[in-house]
Amino acid sequence: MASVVCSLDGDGMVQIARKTVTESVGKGCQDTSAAVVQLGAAASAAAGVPEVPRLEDLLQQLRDVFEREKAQGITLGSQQHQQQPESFKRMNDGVQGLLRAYAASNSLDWQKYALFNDLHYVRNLVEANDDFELIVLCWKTGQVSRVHNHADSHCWLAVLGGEMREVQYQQAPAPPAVHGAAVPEDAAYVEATHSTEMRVGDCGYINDFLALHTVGCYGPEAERCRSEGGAGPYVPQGGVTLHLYAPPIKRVKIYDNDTVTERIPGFYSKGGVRV
Ligand SMILES: N[C@@H](CS(=O)O)C(=O)O
Ligand SMILES: [Fe+2]
Repeated sequence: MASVVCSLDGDGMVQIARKTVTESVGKGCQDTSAAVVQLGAAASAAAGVPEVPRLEDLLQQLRDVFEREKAQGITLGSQQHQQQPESFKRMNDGVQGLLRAYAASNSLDWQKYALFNDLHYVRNLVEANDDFELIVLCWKTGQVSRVHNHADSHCWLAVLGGEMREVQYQQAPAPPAVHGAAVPEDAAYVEATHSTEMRVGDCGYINDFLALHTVGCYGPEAERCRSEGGAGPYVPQGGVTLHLYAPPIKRVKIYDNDTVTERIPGFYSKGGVRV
């Protein structure tokens, strides 16, 4: 992305110089990160914030969150009335705290799972069990998911690298032009309700009762802001997000061109190995 960013300068020499600075700033951040993490860990422990220095720690602590709820005989699920509100609050606080802490830990062990594709964003499975699946999604700049639901699963997402945007949608009535005409059986209309810019360490939650959404990594502008002082590891290719779905998603609805279709989501890699 550095060359796209720097083409705004209109000067080849400046482009090369800026690229070098960008890369060395990114590297410098990583060189000092161990000290930052140590200081951060001491402060976090004192403040009661979980310490999640490695992906393996994240997985273990996530499993613990789910086990604690199940041990109380609680049914987990995102549909209204499916899970007691107090249980959801505990789980949501726990999961968001862990995802934020991991994303802020400067750990780069997720990079093993960060496979990209030129044509579309890809889903890289870290772990799936009966309760949840943890997936690293990789987005080249310009790649955006279509409007979709989450199949009655809880969906948490945290940004590990780059800058992302989530746009939420609600189902909408048929537009006036369609009134009077026969509406196709698979017709579905949506309208955007709000948009959130997400940076490294930000974490969000969505389920079908709340909204539909798209997520995307947009344009060079986001990368320019990041490379000029934004936080997080340098992700020259776009963005990386970490998603937790509970239970694992089997089938989603895609809302595209005023129609809805169902799709079984697949994986581009599992355990860091291309499938
Ligand atoms: N839910 C999407 C990614 S995102 O756009 O939230 C997926 O799992 O493919
Ligand atoms: Fe999604």
